[in-house]
Amino acid sequence: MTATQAPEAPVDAAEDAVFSVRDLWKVFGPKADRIPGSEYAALPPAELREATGCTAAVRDVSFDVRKGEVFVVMGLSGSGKSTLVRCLTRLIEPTSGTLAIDGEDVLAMDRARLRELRRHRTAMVFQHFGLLPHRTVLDNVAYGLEIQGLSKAERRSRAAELVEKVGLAGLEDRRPSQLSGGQQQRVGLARALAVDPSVLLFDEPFSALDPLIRREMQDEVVRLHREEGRTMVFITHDLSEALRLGTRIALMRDGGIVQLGTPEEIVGSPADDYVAEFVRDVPREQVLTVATAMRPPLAGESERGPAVRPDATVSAAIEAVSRSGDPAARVMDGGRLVGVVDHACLLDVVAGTSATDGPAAPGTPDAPREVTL
Ligand SMILES: Nc1ncnc2c1ncn2[C@@H]1O[C@H](COP(=O)(O)OP(=O)(O)OP(=O)(O)O)[C@@H](O)[C@H]1O
Repeated sequence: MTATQAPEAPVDAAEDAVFSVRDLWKVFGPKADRIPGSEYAALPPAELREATGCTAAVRDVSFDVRKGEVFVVMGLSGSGKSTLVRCLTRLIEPTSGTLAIDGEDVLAMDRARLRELRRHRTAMVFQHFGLLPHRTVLDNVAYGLEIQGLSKAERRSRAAELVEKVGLAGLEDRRPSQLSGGQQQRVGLARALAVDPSVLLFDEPFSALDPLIRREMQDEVVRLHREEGRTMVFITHDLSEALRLGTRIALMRDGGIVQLGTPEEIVGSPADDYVAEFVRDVPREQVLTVATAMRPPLAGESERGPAVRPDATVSAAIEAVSRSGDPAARVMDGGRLVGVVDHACLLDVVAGTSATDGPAAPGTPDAPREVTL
């Protein structure tokens, strides 16, 4: 496809969008390109397969990945997560729709431009580390820089910096087989960071690790994200991982996105019964913020009670109230009293009886509700 034939990149993309995806489909099977927009498009998966022999792995999906966020793609096995993320760099060719990175139409890219997209602008971290077994840790990390054409001295010095950054200093000369699973994943992470990509793509990177190491690696991602603010797209089927890491979460089912929102929106205002069931066992007080639970202050309430920020979790407010012995906490935003959370507000959240889908309160992170697709 040439640049002149390609569909335009989305014009309604968010200003800070790194990826903009609109009406994206990936259909596997015979005459796949006839499915989007046809009478078959709305059929449930089994009926679509029965009628056409096709599988819609990604079904009419639209979203932006914003600069600096951790965008989590979550869903059960077979929901379309990997296919969707592989479409972003055309490792899998989309069937239809539009797709842009930093405003540039990805579907119009020629081979050379695509190579540059995959090697320099994005980097992928996989579950099966994909390390080169005969190379040392340092050389594995330097590998991405080799294909970028940096000199040997530059490669080694940059690689050494990254090995240190992911906590592997001292292990530079080991081979992958001499490392634990968590350490191998750190090498994979350092190798991806080495090319300084605008977006890091993670495909279930930690699902083969045991729970403690997995938690450690999640902390590592949180730390790296905090330090560097790099944009990340993270696939997982694990809800607690999604809630820990995600700035926003796209919850997929049968190729479509059933809800896209912050962890608080997903847990506090599930879009439908499917999402509600998915998040049923999540301790709400650890995800929902005080901004969602608070009520307006009454006369005289401005003086008493511990101060909490609107973005504190309800769980933190419960702790503050119970320590102070006061009947309520004051919600302070930049020195201003914006609300109060008393025992009833806090218990409502724990019991799941709070109305969390009212208008976003001042100070709520990411205040406007995200599109529910
Ligand atoms: N090459 C292919 N040919 C036909 N169908 C495919 C192909 N790749 C994926 N699919 C189907 O597309 C759907 C989505 O698959 P995908 O691997 O994207 O899901 P996933 O959510 O990443 O699953 P998992 O968590 O198990 O990796 C599944 O029904 C799968 O069987």
